[in-house]
Amino acid sequence: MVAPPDDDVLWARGITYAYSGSPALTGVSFGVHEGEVVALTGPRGCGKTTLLECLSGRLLPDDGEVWFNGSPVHTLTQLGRERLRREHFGWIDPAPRLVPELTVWENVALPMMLRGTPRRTARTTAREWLDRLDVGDRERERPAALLQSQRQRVAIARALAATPKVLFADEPTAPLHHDDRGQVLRTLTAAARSHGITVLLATHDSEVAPLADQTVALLDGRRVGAIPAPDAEGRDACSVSA
Ligand SMILES: Nc1ncnc2c1ncn2[C@@H]1O[C@H](COP(=O)(O)OP(=O)(O)OP(=O)(O)O)[C@@H](O)[C@H]1O
Repeated sequence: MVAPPDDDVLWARGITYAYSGSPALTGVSFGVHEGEVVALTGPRGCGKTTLLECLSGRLLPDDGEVWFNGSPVHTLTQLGRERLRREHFGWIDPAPRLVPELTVWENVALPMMLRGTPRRTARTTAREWLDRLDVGDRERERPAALLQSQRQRVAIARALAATPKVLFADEPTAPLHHDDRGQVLRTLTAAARSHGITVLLATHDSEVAPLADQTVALLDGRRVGAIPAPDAEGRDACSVSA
């Protein structure tokens, strides 16, 4: 095992994964600096979700290495990977998964309270994030009373409010109307930047590339190159090694 570069918060080397013998990823490598926004792009079925799952410890790669903050993830036990996800990682699904019995603000506050944040503080933080995602006025309602697009905004608020070290977002704007997507993506990436949250964002959305520090493109489970975004606001390009 070769240790990753010191300044990479997340580092993947030669990630290979197959579902029942059918290859989904083959030898994918890249590194991500702390606080960067990385867009994972490619056509349907190219392996974006599988890559996010391998990087976040949800799946164990068949081959290759994943490192987080200089420590190997791929050698952790299932319990160790669950703890890592709970304490340091966030996840946004293409469709919102909220707890139906809880109100909107309770859904957002829950991960914070599970980590020991007092209820009152968690509620205040939840409200702030719901306001940022333009669903603050629905905070006392239950998810069933909201539109699917509003529920997705709540799910995004929940992921950001917990200020994870790394946020994995799988098609986070999928349930939104086209007109809303750009605004939610800008809110998500700006909020992540202001809180130093590293974001890996799988998407078909062409609006993501200009908001990302780096685009990593996949085709049939392999990397086909990365398109560095124009350096904006003094940001450095993401380090990527094939
Ligand atoms: N649970 C599974 N069982 C079997 N094959 C799977 C499973 N999940 C994904 N695959 C296959 O693995 C390949 C990569 O799928 P993956 O979902 O990672 O791609 P994707 O780029 O995220 O696609 P999409 O844009 O449609 O979400 C595809 O061929 C897919 O059919």
